[in-house]
Amino acid sequence: MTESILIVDDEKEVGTFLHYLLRPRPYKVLSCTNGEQAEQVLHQNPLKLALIDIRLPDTNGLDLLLHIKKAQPTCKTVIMTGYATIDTAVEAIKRGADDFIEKPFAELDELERQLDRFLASDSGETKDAVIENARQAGAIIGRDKQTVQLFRLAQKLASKSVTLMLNGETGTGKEVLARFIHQESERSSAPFTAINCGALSETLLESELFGHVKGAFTGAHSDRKGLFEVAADGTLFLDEIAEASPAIQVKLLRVLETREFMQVGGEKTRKTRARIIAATHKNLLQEVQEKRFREDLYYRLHVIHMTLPPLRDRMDDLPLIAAHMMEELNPALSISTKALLLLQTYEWPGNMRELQNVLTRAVLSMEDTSVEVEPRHLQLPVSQTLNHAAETKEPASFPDTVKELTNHLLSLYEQEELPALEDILKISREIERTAGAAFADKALQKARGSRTNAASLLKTTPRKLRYIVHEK
Ligand SMILES: Nc1ncnc2c1ncn2[C@@H]1O[C@H](COP(=O)(O)OP(=O)(O)OP(=O)(O)O)[C@@H](O)[C@H]1O
Repeated sequence: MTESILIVDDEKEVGTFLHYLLRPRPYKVLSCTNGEQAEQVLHQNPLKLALIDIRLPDTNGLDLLLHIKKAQPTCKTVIMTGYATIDTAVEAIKRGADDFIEKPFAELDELERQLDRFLASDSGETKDAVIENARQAGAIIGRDKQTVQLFRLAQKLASKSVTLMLNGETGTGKEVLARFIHQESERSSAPFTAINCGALSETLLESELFGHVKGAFTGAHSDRKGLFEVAADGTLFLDEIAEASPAIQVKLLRVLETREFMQVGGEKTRKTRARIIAATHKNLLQEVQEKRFREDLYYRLHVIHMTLPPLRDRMDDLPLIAAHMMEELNPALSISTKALLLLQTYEWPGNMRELQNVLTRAVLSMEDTSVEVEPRHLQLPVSQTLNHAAETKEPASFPDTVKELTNHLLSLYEQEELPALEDILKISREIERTAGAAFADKALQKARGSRTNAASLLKTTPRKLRYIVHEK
């Protein structure tokens, strides 16, 4: 039986148009204007591709899509969306849709290319290709589900024109992800330009972004194009956007809304075609609440946002990531199991960047005769390793945590100069104090501040509890 392409859109013209466009392909094309008709078609025809409008008169496109996916898992499902519902389309991808296309359809050639891609690829291959391509862009991905999904989503968004917002702690790889998106987009042959909004003064940043005309300020000896103009066919990465001053934020909002801007000192309105990706390690919503960031700009940027997980939340991937980094640093060297174990007990506040730095330093400090990085080569701040293990909110089990801590303490034994026993005992007492205080705090929260009840929960006396809390 010939496979079919299903089009579901309450605007009849969309169905007719796509029908016309898809006619030369060797598929039966079926158009429906509501969910009920689509359900009937679904049960009578094997589907290769379903193109579904997000807003339907009798159901919502996302529900229909999930239904189709369940009934015919091999069918490619694509949401058709206008700008107003683009966040729902992205949500649809997170929940299993294969892609989305933007309405109104802008360029016919591009639309045909997209449709052919949907008809050609099979999803298994795409998944591996994403990981491989990410690696080429300098991102080691591993098996962490959240990260794999994030890069898959990023790849799908790469070909769209929408502005993207990347969140994540410092060093988690926001710029790496932005470069990957650029590499996967049709703009890849044009430059990727990054600018750190926190690193320049307001005047300099404004001139860098928007350009200036001759004589606009002291030192402006000639006209100069800004990055919004220079990066026209490429991608402009606005790093640390939370640091932009209120005046710059107003200008950025205008560019994002209208694509228009003016050079410093200029009078002519200019247009930009640059693809914009913004990033911050700050909690932007909190910045809005504390009136440091414009609410309208926040909402404009936040439509499609992606969050990179911190390294401590993907510790299972750490051995693989560390092995790849070592391969880049020196393929003749590797890491010992003990060293890996130590790396896995550390909190990694600086994330991937910090891991890279720690390994680079380790390799530099290795003796000529060593081929493996050992714990003695790793210079990690001891307090952060220990605190992490002692404060782990939900330890897998006590024996695991105790083993981890003991291993860590033993790893200190490998350092060139042995630590004094008194120092080791000091650390043990610190753990006792931290763990005791954490338990006391938890019990006090549960008992809503009543020391008597908290003490009874922990099977101790109120006096001892008070002592532990004050010891902290
Ligand atoms: N997935 C990854 N695989 C390998 N290396 C990575 C990965 N993510 C980040 N790195 C490395 O970590 C360092 C920091 O990455 P990047 O600059 O992208 O982080 P960031 O989140 O933009 O940091 P910041 O918030 O400080 O600007 C870079 O040297 C980068 O090569």
